[in-house]
Amino acid sequence: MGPVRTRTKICGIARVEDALVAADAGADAIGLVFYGPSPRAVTLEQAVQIAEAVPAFVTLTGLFVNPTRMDVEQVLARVPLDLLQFHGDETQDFCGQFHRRWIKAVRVRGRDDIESAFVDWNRASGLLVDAYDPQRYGGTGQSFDWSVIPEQRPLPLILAGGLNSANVATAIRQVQPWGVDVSGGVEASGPEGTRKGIKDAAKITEFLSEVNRANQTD
Ligand SMILES: O=C(O)c1ccccc1NCC(=O)[C@H](O)[C@H](O)COP(=O)(O)O
Repeated sequence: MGPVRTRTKICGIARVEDALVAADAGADAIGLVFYGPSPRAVTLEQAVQIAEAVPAFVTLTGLFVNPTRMDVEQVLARVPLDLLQFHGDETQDFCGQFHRRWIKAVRVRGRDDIESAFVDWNRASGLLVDAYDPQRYGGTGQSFDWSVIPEQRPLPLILAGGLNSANVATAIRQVQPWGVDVSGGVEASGPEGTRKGIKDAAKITEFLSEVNRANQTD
């Protein structure tokens, strides 16, 4: 039996209007990418504007990939993040030094990756499981074999990777995660796939409606 309600995070937000759509549609959290190489990376100025616009009770999350301590501190000095999300090869001590709750993202090749992550990251506030891509740390739009996810979970499990409104209800019924995380699946369409960092309001609303539907039909 999973949580009574699946928590939701809309990730890779880069515009105030997308943050407000996500909040109005009921998202529990939004994610800002502080990783320069990402096409969804935000500047500090963008992040400050989004943070000022986000209403209470929506968890403002900052994503990092192998940052230095100063990188994170410089963001926190300007942007009031509620939660940190680490995607790289950081250590637990590194992640825990900022006086913020934090979660760890792991790229999953098989069940062992998740089971060892529950041990290695036992001080995290949650474990985000995402598709494995050797070249990219996250935001790939790819899903993975959910059947490798163990039922025993010492930490809240957040399912990510290739979710969209067509598959999220199935994912919730099958995996019973604490939360779900989406980025590419709610982005606007463009000539070469999705427009990274530009969300589609209708896709966000549909995604969150599907989560609600799955929760009601459990
Ligand atoms: O979005 C990025 O470009 C990114 C780059 C480096 C690390 C993490 C990144 N994003 C993380 C996420 O957006 C999500 O947590 C997750 O990977 C889901 O993405 P998607 O498969 O596109 O739904």
